[in-house]
Amino acid sequence: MRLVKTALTIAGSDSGGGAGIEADLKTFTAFGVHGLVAITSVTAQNTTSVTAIHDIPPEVVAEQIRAVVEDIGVDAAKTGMLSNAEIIKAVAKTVEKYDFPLVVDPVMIAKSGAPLLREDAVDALVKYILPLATLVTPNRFEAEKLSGMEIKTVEDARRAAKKIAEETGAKAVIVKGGHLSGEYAIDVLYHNGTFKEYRAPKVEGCTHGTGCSFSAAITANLAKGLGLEDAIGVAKKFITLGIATGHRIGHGHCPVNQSAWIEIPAEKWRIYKELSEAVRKFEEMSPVHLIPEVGTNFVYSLPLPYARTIEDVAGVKGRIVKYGNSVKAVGPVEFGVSDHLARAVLAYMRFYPEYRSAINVRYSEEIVELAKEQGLKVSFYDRREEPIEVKEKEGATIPWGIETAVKRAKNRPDIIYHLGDIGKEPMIIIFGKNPREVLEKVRLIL
Ligand SMILES: Cc1ncc(COP(=O)(O)OP(=O)(O)O)c(N)n1
Ligand SMILES: Cc1nc(C(=O)O)sc1CCOP(=O)(O)O
Repeated sequence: MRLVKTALTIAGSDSGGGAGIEADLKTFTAFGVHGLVAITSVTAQNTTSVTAIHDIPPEVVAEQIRAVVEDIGVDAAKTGMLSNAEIIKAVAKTVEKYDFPLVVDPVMIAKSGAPLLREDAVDALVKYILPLATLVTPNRFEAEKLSGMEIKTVEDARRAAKKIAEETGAKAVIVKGGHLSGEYAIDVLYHNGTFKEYRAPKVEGCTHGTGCSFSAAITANLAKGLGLEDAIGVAKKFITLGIATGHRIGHGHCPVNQSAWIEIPAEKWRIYKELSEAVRKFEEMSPVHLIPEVGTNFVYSLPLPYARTIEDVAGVKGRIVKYGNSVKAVGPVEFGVSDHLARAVLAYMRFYPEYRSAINVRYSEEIVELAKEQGLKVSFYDRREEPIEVKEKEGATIPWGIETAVKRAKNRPDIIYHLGDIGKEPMIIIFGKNPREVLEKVRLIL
């Protein structure tokens, strides 16, 4: 029995690795599905343009499909760039022999504007491929082409989805709403005679390969046995995260980040383990005299580009407090439980991305002097110098303070302190690449 599920992509290659089979394979991997490929066309492509297209002979495309289906087996498949009518016919003729679910991303034009489907091949796509589709995933412009309607609103998208399904015989159609105006990306699914909407806030980020990755995510989840509506729900979350966390590479449309889906949970687990261990060691050190009145927190952030808000920073719930002659963490390590220190580390990471951990300790002149004697670099900020517009903005003081202290220092400061204000205790923050490095600096002071 085969334990791993398999998904096949019948699509073109994007040498920039942002769209096409490259995006599909990364997406399959993110869902733990073994990816198979039938390459239709090789494109020379980057984030700005497509500079060459070399189509694979139709019989070779068909043979790639046959080879993997008959040996390995396919649990679900998708099509992407099919390029020309001959490839379309060869794919249809081959795929119709098998009974796996087929997701059709009717790729027509690259984000950079280059045509990826010959004008005279649109009819072949409608005639031969769409009737075989479990789901068709057009964006606004593809849906306009397939339905012959102008789509400006969600209501138009609903009518277009129904029209495409009824006219082509596709079992379901989802018209994606990323190109419609409004603050939400609303995708409209027409399936079994009913409509369902999938919405997510439109996020700033990287969009090259969104269509490929979204349809690949649906395919992977169909391969894993999810129902169509649930598979789309997971894919919507996946693509929203991938856009928001895309790596800023190239000079044009940067690509979606498919690995965020698995990298973030894996990083979170590593952070939880490392920080929990460091907190335990800090308790063992019993540094009672280092604990300020408000308590100590000890934080560790996700790396960039995943560190976006305080929810992405782990800390100690309830902080670390004095307990007789010892110190004790009140609660466990969790994400989103630190406010002050999380803001501090996020601000620091804007200058020094590798420095993702910090602890706050009681301020005293002696501690600052000791730190300097031990060779640690020290800087500070003065809350009385805080501009009024920063003061009025919720949560802006600490980022402003860290930025001020970093810019004041000649070299990267290990420690930043402030002398407090009315109702605000003075504080020292010690930064390090990871909790272990922070603890080493605490030991130097001890
Ligand atoms: C080889 C290849 N296939 C598909 C595309 C389309 O990708 P993109 O331009 O990012 O558009 P969406 O997939 O996001 O709708 C491509 N560029 N290259
Ligand atoms: C209350 C407080 N103020 C700090 C400062 O640097 O001014 S550090 C600190 C304690 C840690 O807070 P949290 O648990 O919100 O990270």
